[in-house]
Formats: sequence, structure tokens, C-alpha cells
Amino acid sequence: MYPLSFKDMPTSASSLFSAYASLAAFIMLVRSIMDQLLPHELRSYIFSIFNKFFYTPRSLDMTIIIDEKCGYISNQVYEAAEVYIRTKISDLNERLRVSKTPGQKTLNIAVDKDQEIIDFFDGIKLRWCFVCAEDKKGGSGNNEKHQFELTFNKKHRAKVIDSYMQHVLARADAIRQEEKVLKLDSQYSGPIDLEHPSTFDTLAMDPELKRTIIEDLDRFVRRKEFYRKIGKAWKRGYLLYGPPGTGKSSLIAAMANYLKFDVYDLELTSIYDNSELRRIMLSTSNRSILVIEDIDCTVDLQNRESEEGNNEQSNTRLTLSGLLNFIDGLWSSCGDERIIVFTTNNKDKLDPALLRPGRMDVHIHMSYCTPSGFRVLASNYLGIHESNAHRLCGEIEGLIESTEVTPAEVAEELMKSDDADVALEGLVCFLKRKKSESSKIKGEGTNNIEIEETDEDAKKKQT
Ligand SMILES: Nc1ncnc2c1ncn2[C@@H]1O[C@H](COP(=O)(O)OP(=O)(O)OP(=O)(O)O)[C@@H](O)[C@H]1O
Ligand SMILES: [Mg+2]
Repeated sequence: MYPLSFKDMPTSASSLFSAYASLAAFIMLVRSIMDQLLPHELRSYIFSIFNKFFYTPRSLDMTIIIDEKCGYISNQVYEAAEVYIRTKISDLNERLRVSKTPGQKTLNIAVDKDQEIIDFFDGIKLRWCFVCAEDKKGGSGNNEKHQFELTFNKKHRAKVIDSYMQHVLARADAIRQEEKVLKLDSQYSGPIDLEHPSTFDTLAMDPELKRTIIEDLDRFVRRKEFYRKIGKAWKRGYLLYGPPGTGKSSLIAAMANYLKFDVYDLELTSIYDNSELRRIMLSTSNRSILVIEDIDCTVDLQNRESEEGNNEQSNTRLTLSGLLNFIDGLWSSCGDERIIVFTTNNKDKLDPALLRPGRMDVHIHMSYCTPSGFRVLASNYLGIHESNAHRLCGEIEGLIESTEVTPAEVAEELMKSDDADVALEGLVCFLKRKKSESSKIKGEGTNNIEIEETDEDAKKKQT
């Protein structure tokens, strides 16, 4: 028995209820008559008009659900939304989640469940909400189902799906790229974090030429379409040459840090044959710098090539033509946005085939320390700037100009004491000693670096 019956209800409520019941019964009757008498199309039309007038108008909004997983695979839109939404967190959000994994440099900040994030795109207001629900299908373990709900006025449906979603994916990619932890890889090690601190700011080289390299890199990365148009693989080769300790490896690290490209350090001596070279090459990722250090002394490719005719076995071995194919041929067909860097202490010893225009697009001469290079090092190591120049700076610059001393040697002297007086006095003694030991006057090395543009396009650009 129900504790409350119609009799107990106030008269107005029970009469309202019976009126609704009669209306519902009437609608059912009309519907069953129409079902029998009218054709399907006409029935649907009448019902659509009926619905329009009698039912509550539907919400003007619509919601897109973005699940964390597509089956067992992660949903890229969800992952992008997670990254994107982080940038939209505001003071209105009262609950946030913070986390960090061992390799991460920065904190992960995310909204807590049911927190709303507002975003605007081309005048459209969008509301994101992070929803955490119990997954009824979930087996053992963590059976929470995570999803984002994106709500907006349904008249913008096409624009949100076509343009806004692309915008979220692209922004998330760009943010990930900015936060990327660079990797250093080689055929001996698995990828490890590249934590080389060298940047263009810390490099001792002529500021004008430093800017030229940065502009060259910038032009390279934004020219995807240009490379496609002219039918050339999107790659650029740099040859860094100069004496030991002049910053060739430091420049590579600075390039990687600037572009946020991973580095693959290729040791040619341990590569047995051309196919191994190809396999390694294919395993490197896009947006990476492939480095072959000391190209002149690591492997005698020329001799190997001349052996080819005589010795059948050597046909399979790594040859100069294999290496050139690897630079030109293969690269044309696989991988995008690659930079290849060769370093050498002796450019003269290199096979001219390697230096042929189009192979190494930019030749950079890293040479002995210059006064401007010294100023960068003094600022980095001792905090001495032009505004607070030390009394010994003038003398040091004079000595540097007339002595062949590498930036590595200067850096080592500057590291010997935190006290600027002690470090700079030590440097003066070192430079004087070096000068008296070798009375050689610097020849070509007055510039720290030279760029020889070798591709046609770059030549046009300069004229
Ligand atoms: N141009 C430079 N600017 C700043 N620091 C430099 C520069 N050149 C050398 N150094 C310092 O000297 C160290 C050695 O330099 P680096 O390894 O870059 O020289 P390298 O030209 O690659 O030498 P090698 O030919 O022997 O490989 C660096 O770690 C850095 O501290
Ligand atoms: Mg080096």
C-alpha cells in the first residue's frame, strides 16, 4: 500500500495530474489513429510540427565528448586537449592537479575534475570540462574513465570540428615542442637526455656571424614549402672546421638547443658497411641533427673505395660513395627537417667529393679566440660586461689578437678562480707564455667563423 493516495492530495494538484493523464491518453489515441490512416512521411511531418510547438525547446548548446582512449589506444585529441587546456587555466579555477615524473624539468599542472575552462576562438565561446567517472566496464585496477567535454553553441559545430580542433592539435604540438627534452643518441647507447648547456649566448664567436647562423637555421626550418616546391629534400648540411677546442661540438649543441632537435652522434669507424649506415640513418627521427665528428681521421673512405675492384668482400664495406649516397640519395626519399653536421680539424684532408657544392651547404670556420669571443667568455665565466670592464681586459684583448689561443684554453684559465683579478691575471700570464713559446702570428684566423654558402639559392639571397 502507498502511504499517499490521490485522495490525500490537495484538490488542485490531483486535478492537474488527471488533466495531464487525459492529455497523454488523448495523444496516444490520436497517434494510433494516425499510424493507421496516414503515410509515414506525413506522420513524421505532423509530429515534427507538434514537437516544435508543444515540447520544451532543446538547448542551443552541444557537447563533444573526448575520451582518453580509443579502445586500448590513447586518443590523440584527448592528449592534445590536456596540453592545450593547461595554457588556459585561470584564477577562476579553484582546484588544480600538479605532478612531475623523474625526467621532467617542469611541473605538470592540470585542472581537477568538474572544473570548467573557458576558451574563445574566432568569437566562439567554448567551455571545457574535465570529467572523471567510474568506468562500469572496467576490470580490475584503476577503473576511472577520464574524458573532456567541450560545450559550445551548436550553430558553430562545423567550425569547431574543422578549425578549432585543428587549432588545439597544432597548439599542443607547438607546446610539446617547446617543452621537449632533447635526446642524444648513438649506435652504442640508447637515447639519453642531451643536457649540454651550450647556447648561442654562451658561444664565443663573432656576434655578426653568430646571427648569420641563427638566420640560416631559422630560414631552413620555415622553408618546408620551398623545399617541396623546388623538389629538394628538406635537409641542410653544415661543415664545421677548425683546430681542436674552438667550439665545433659546442656549436652543434647550441644548434640543437636552439632548434629543439635531437642529436644523433654517428661514429663512422664502427660502421661496417653501407647497409648498416642506411639502417642507422633510417632509425633517426625527423627534426634531428646527425653528427659525424672528425670526418677526416675516423675512416679512410677513399682507400676503401679503391679496394672495391680488387677485393670482393670489400664491396659490402662502408665506402665514400656509400656515404655520399647517404647524404644525397637516401635523404631525398626519407625523413624531413634533417640537419647533418660534419666536423674536421683539417678541411684540406677531406675528399673534394664531400665538399662539392650542394653537399655541405654551409662551411663554418671555427678559429682561434678573438677579442669579441673573449668578451663573451668573460661575461659568462666572471660576469664581466662592457659596462664593468676589468682593468686587464684591454691588455688581454691585445694579447689575444696576436696569439693563437683557442676559446677552450681561455675558458680553462677563466675557470681557475671565482675572483676576477686572480683569473684574469692568470690569463695574462698564460697568454704571454703562449706568445713567447710560439712567435707565430695568426694568419687566417682573425675571424672566429666564416660561412661559405654553397647552394645556388643562398647565393642569390646574398646578392
Ligand atoms: N667558441 C666557444 N665558445 C664557448 N666555449 C668554447 C668555445 N670553444 C670551446 N669552448 C669551451 O671549450 C670546450 C671544448 O670545446 P669543443 O668541444 O666545443 O671544441 P671542438 O672544436 O669541438 O674541439 P675538437 O676539435 O677537439 O672536438 C667546451 O666545452 C667549452 O667549454
Ligand atoms: Mg668536438
